[in-house]
Amino acid sequence: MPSDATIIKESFALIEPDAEKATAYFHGRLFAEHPRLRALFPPAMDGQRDRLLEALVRIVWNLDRPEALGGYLHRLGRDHRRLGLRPEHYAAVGTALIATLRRFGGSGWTPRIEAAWTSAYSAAAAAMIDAAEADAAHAPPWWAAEVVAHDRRRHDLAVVTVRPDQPLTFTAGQYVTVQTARWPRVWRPYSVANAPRPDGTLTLHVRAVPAGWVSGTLVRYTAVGDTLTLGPAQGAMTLDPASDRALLLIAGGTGLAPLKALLEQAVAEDDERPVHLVWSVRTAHDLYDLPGLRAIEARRPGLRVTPVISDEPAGEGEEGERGGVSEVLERLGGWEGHDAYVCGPTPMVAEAVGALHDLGVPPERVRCDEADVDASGLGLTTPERAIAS
Ligand SMILES: NC(=O)C1=CN([C@@H]2O[C@H](COP(=O)(O)OP(=O)(O)OC[C@H]3O[C@@H](n4cnc5c(N)ncnc54)[C@H](O)[C@@H]3O)[C@@H](O)[C@H]2O)C=CC1
Repeated sequence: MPSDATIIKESFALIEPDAEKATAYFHGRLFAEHPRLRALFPPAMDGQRDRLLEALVRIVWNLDRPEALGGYLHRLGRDHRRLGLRPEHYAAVGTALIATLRRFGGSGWTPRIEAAWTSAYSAAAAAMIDAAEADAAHAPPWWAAEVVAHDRRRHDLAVVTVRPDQPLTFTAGQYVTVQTARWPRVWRPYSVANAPRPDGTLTLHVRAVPAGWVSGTLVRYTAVGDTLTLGPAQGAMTLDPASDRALLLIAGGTGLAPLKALLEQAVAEDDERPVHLVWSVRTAHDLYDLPGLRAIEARRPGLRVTPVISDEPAGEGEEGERGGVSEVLERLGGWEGHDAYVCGPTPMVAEAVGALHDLGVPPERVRCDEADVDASGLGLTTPERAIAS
């Protein structure tokens, strides 16, 4: 007899061809039955639908990997607290979800399949509710954070420092979600660009992307004294405590943020391993944080910062490398013994990861920002891995 996990995976294939319609139906049904739930979602639902699907796919494919699934559900449950999600909301979502699956499962849908889904959803919801309750014992659902510095480094880029009203625990390399008063319920993730500081402040690197609600607000309409709302720290791109291998940090644009945090942590730990930051930007004008990086480099032996300009020919007296990230990594060479961390635009990350593989760095020593850590949880959260909008 097939297991529930097998039944769910096979029956999910019935819905997948109509996935877009199914997720629209799900949200329509959920909000029709529970109008108050609409208030938990952002005004524009674009993108929200894909997130529901992504979360579902991830849950379905991990059903027979309890450890991975448990960790994922734990993170979702904890993260949902910032949205004000309560246990009864999970029940409402479950009812709408099963109704949707039944409707789009067509003639292949059976009571046995429905029972398998119902039980899997109940278990997943219970895990998320438990995680939220456990988290509530020691952390607030969100943090009000005052902007204490706003440094507009370029017309479209700001380095923003905030002080949360209560301690917000994080590890270098993690990110937080951010909501501005201008766009209630629209949350975007930004990496913390520093290792934990004694004064508890967090610095974010924000590029205003075209039509970016949150990023545009943070860059253009935010000033010292304003209050932002932050969600809990998330993400697994943190230093491996068991490793003392040399570090290679490869950043693209504002993807520098989490790698600067790792760099600061390596410096703070006072270990002597070599650290090489390769920071790729389009033009020399984009090197918005180079003076700060050079200052750290001057203080820490064994730390090297190499700026890379990808879209401009070398100008007179300009420092750094020229070219795409893969050719520069190849030219610099000698990465076999390193732990590598990569962050930046997705295609750049893919290119760098491919280059590291070709240059003999084992895949288990290459970490990039996980596209999935916060994910979305049944469409009820709003983070985007695009980090920027
Ligand atoms: N601000 C933050 O906290 C974080 C940002 N990120 C991500 O980092 C990225 C930074 O964006 P920008 O600063 O606008 O970077 P950008 O567009 O200026 O590019 C940075 C570098 O990546 C290279 N690149 C871009 N597209 C490429 C492609 N298709 N193939 C190969 N190389 C490519 C560029 O040539 C340049 O050298 C965004 O995708 C953002 O989501 C990631 C984590 C944290």
